[in-house]
Amino acid sequence: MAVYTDVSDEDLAAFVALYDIGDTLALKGIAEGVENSNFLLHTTSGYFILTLYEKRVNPADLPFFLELMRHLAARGISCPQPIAARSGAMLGELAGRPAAIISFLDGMWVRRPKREHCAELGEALARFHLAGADFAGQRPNTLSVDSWRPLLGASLDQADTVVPGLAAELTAELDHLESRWPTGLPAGVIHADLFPDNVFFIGERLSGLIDFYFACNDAFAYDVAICLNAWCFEPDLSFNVTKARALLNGYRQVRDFTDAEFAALPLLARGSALRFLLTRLHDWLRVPPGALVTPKDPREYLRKLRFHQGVSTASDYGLAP
Ligand SMILES: Nc1ncnc2c1ncn2[C@@H]1O[C@H](COP(=O)(O)OP(=O)(O)OP(=O)(O)O)[C@@H](O)[C@H]1O
Ligand SMILES: N[C@@H](CCO)C(=O)O
Repeated sequence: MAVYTDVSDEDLAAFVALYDIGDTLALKGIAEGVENSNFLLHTTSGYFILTLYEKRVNPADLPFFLELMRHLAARGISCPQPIAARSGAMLGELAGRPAAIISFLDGMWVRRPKREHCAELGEALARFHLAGADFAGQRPNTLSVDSWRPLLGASLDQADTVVPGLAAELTAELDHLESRWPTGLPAGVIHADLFPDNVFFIGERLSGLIDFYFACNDAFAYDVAICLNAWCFEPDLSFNVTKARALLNGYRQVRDFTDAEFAALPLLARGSALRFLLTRLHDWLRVPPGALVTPKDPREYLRKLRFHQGVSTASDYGLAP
């Protein structure tokens, strides 16, 4: 359960009083997520999500994320909306953290995505990429290839306690990726964390996207690679080609996927696997005392990384250009 910061009743009442959302009836910590503290806020006006932004969020980036949510909704992408306080501010401070109230999005995330979900996801991802085209905000991907060596460095001396030989294996992988990382691919605003728990469905229909707190400017195909990793592996960590095809075909119904993007997919999938492996490893080794959080297992992403190391072209995934 991701609640790193507790909120006192007095502080909550003072915070909610800044908004036109009625009086608080209940506040419940949300039993999901690892990055920020999230609460379900029930007031006399309805349900909202209260988020306190934690360790990995740079407060200077928050206007980018919140403005992006507004921009996307204005272009027909279903996503939560920041609620402005009476002052007009979308951001405040609560319990010493930057904090925001956003609208509640109906739907559930799918624990075992099927081919149909992957197809819907591919379409929604492409729509998201197109909708971001005229977004004025800019934010570099602070978790791309340049950040991976320092991130690994912070866990290098303990990595072998998680998997023997991991420090050397990841150092070699990083050498490989740093010298080959593709540049010049079609780029724009990407979500960068579109895992199943950030995509809501009502039945088999996708009802909306959440959690834009890693969104940034980067290659669109990197976002596709993140989704291939997050959606197209089975619980036994075998790669499901049918789901991957459905995802890519769904995407291509909305936005062209160039030959260069197709050719770069295996490398981008390796990089994406390493990125999530490294953040998971970092957090696995540093669970804050007292935090209510279940850290995610870095070994899952080591298995995915090793799978991609055995792939040389996207056709080896069973995908066609
Ligand atoms: N706007 C919303 N409407 C409904 N539920 C929400 C909303 N935002 C968040 N949630 C719920 O809170 C959970 C955690 O939210 P979120 O994914 O934003 O947290 P996080 O800590 O950033 O997680 P992650 O580990 O995915 O980065 C979601 O899985 C969902 O159940
Ligand atoms: N989606 C990420 C956690 C949120 O950053 C992961 O599964 O590692």
